[in-house]
Amino acid sequence: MLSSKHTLPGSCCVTRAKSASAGRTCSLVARVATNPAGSAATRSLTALTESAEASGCPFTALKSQLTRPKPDQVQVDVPGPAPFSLESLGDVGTIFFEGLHVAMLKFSAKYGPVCRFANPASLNGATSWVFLNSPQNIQHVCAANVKNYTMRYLPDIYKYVTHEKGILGSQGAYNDRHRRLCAPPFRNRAQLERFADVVVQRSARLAEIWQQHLASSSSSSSSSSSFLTDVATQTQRLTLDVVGLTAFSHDFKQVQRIADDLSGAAGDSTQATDRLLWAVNTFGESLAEVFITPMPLLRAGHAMGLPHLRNLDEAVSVMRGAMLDVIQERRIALAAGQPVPQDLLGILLTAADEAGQAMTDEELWEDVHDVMGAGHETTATTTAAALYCISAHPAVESQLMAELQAVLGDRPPAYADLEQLPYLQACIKEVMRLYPAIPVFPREAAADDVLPSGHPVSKGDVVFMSSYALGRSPAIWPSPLTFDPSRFSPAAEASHHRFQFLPFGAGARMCLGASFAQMSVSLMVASLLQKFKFEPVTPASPLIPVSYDITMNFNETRGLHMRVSARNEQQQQQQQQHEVDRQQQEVDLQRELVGAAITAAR
Ligand code: HEM
Repeated sequence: MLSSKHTLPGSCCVTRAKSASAGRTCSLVARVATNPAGSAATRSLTALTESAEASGCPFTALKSQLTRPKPDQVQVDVPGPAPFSLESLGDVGTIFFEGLHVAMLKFSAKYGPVCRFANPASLNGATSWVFLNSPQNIQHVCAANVKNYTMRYLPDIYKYVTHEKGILGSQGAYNDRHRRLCAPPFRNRAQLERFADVVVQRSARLAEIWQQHLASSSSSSSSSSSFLTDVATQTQRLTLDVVGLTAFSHDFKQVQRIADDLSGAAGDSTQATDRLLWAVNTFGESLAEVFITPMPLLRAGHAMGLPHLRNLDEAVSVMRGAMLDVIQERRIALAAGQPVPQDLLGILLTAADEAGQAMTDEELWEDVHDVMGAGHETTATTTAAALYCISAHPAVESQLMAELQAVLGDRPPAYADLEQLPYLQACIKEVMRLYPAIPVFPREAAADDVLPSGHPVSKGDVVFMSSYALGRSPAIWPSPLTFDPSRFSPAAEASHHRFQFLPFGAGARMCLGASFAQMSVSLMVASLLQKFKFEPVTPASPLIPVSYDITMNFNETRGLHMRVSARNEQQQQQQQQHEVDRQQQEVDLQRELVGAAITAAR
């Protein structure tokens, strides 16, 4: 079976150039542009969405249309290895063994910001693969000529798993309609404020469990009260609960299980700790193993009961069972005329198509699964990576803690606080620059085209863009591997190209939950840092060795292990230590003075 840790999954987007939303996007962009010092919230929570939504802005589109080369104007040969050459074998090996995201970074160093690989076998339908790593060309694909690139490249595995339904696995009008149905709850300010409360409350529950664990471990041992844990598993449980509660008003009760994780009754993120967590993790891992396997082989593998496909089928059936129960409960409540929440599930259940036909359970399940799948793991790994990076850089941590203390004091954060927390937003963006949860977003070219660099793209080419390669490119970021949130200070950001930082993708299939995700990660990180101190243990390097199945994971280090202690207690301990050190220095000084006096007297 053909695996690829590389290949992108899904990507999404909400930005068709519908005139109404285009106008809104434009006015928002204009507001930020004319008010660079303006609301940090406006900048932080909407800037990414806006930049990628530039496809919806008629002025941006017009400008780019006017300035881009016409097909008959410029034609530059696209660099890349010759088909069947030793070089192409080596390059394809890099993709398979190191992942497409790493390969794209290497290709941009080797061939420049555009390169093409012929796909003589037309594997999974693509005529050639074109790799882009320049903001200007990406702007062309995701904004100026977005109409030519509305289709996500979807290998056959999507047909196998989703039957071309859902948001991630569908194309064209079906995708358009389901994006329009699913996006609003994650973008509307009033909804986001409500969701923020859920994020903060569930984070507080997690904090309570950790505090209880600290209290019980300090009473049972004389050693200092801290514990070692895989923070990534805990944030995954937290975000599963958050997505369940916000999108479906359903409590998966994952945070409750953290007490088991801590007492050793459950394992780490790489083990089957319980069915739902097992299913969501196995789904991503198994899907990646067969990601570019063509349909005939998938069917044969299924018939032969190949382990990856068996696991994949089982994971789907566990998740499907859990969600169909939730859907069924809601249908019964609706039929009985009971009051039901107006959440995503409510919107989907009452939606009807042009013929007045409601969605089938199958259609509902696919949408719900995509939101749950695309929404929880990405947010969880980003949160865990943020806690790790901030804690591994004491100067960053001090500056952030000072900001949190100044704005929040000891109270929990809320949605409205985010605009007062620019350094927190900068830290989260810096984490996503180095560790984008989804590293690659591909599109299929509907017609021949020419990029701003003069390189041609042919109909049927698959154009790959990578937030990972962009984020680590030395041509774009000085010292790209250094964690430095000041890159995202409002002043520094003003000089960025709008398409150089794209953790949520861009264009026609951009992430549906970008604002929701940024808000959730920020609030979870702030809530946990206020109460706890994290000391990174594994890995022991400032750079996290991440890998990707469908989204980012920490399998190489079997999770992100950190020592957690209560921040107040930690602060007290540090203050006590400072006091001891100060007293010791005084004693040493006295001794020195007495010694000097004795010497002088002699
Ligand atoms: C830190 C968190 C997240 C990151 C980094 C992230 C990133 C991405 C990226 C890169 C894509 C592909 C974009 C493209 O092709 O241009 C995507 C697609 C998608 N995301 Fe997110 N995402 C996150 C959280 C969420 C959340 C919270 C939700 C839902 C509430 C969500 C829902 C989706 C959906 C449904 C798609 C597929 C859209 C389509 O194919 O049309 N994501 N995401």
